[in-house]
Amino acid sequence: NETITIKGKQFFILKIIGRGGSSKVYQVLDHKKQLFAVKYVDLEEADAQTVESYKNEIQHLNHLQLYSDQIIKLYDYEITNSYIYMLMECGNLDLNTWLRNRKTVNPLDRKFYWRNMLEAVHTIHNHGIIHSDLKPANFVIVNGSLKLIDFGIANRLQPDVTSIMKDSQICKKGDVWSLGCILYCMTYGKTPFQSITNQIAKLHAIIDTSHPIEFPDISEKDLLDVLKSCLVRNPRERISLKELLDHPYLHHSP
Ligand SMILES: CN1CCC(Oc2ccc(-c3[nH]nc4cccc(OCC5CCCCC5)c34)cc2)CC1
Repeated sequence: NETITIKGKQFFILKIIGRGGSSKVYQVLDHKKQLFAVKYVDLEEADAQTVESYKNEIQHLNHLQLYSDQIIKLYDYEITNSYIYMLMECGNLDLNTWLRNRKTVNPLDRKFYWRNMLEAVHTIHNHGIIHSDLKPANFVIVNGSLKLIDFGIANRLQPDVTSIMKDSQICKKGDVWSLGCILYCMTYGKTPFQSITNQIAKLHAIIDTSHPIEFPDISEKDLLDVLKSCLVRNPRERISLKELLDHPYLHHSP
């Protein structure tokens, strides 16, 4: 059976968890039979900007360990000119798979996972990181709570916006919209524009302020208010992450 050595420690590959362009994620065991996830990135074909983006992501992930339990644990990493190994905490299931496998979501699970997502994104925002590509696959269920597994920095397609120093308060609202879409999915079992199959028509609907998003009535009025406040098209009018953390939905029983 294949093994991986990181900083002189040997790990036994159990299975591959996922694969991307030049990256693979393995489920591994150490000599004490402790379970880990190892992310391997092949840097042979990577250009300097890509390598830099991975180093940037690792530095932030390493630093943010201290600030929140809702950020995946990074135990160690090894970077050479040809590869990166990241030794990380292993979850049971990513949120995307979890959502696909179930028709309805238990209101308590939904509220708990929402709290975890808000805390994780609040943590990266407080350190000047805007994910801008949040989706269920960025979260993993570890012992019943959600953890953010990446910050959307590595291999970002569009160049880093910090150089243009856009108004970060407005850009942070983009992550609030994404979180709102995830919560919408956990509430109604579909994303806000899923019923529009034509991609162009879907894009027009997303940006068209006169296209109303449907919010079928539900018993949890606080949840309905959170959804309507996140899915406001004008970022200036959209609720902030701070306000979401103080919202009655998180503090009042259903
Ligand atoms: C379809 N099947 C997949 C395996 C398993 O789900 C996961 C288990 C562990 C994990 C994970 N833990 N720590 C992780 C640390 C980094 C990355 C991680 O995943 C990356 C990528 C894997 C594919 C799905 C999106 C996330 C990590 C993640 C999915 C069961 C469902």
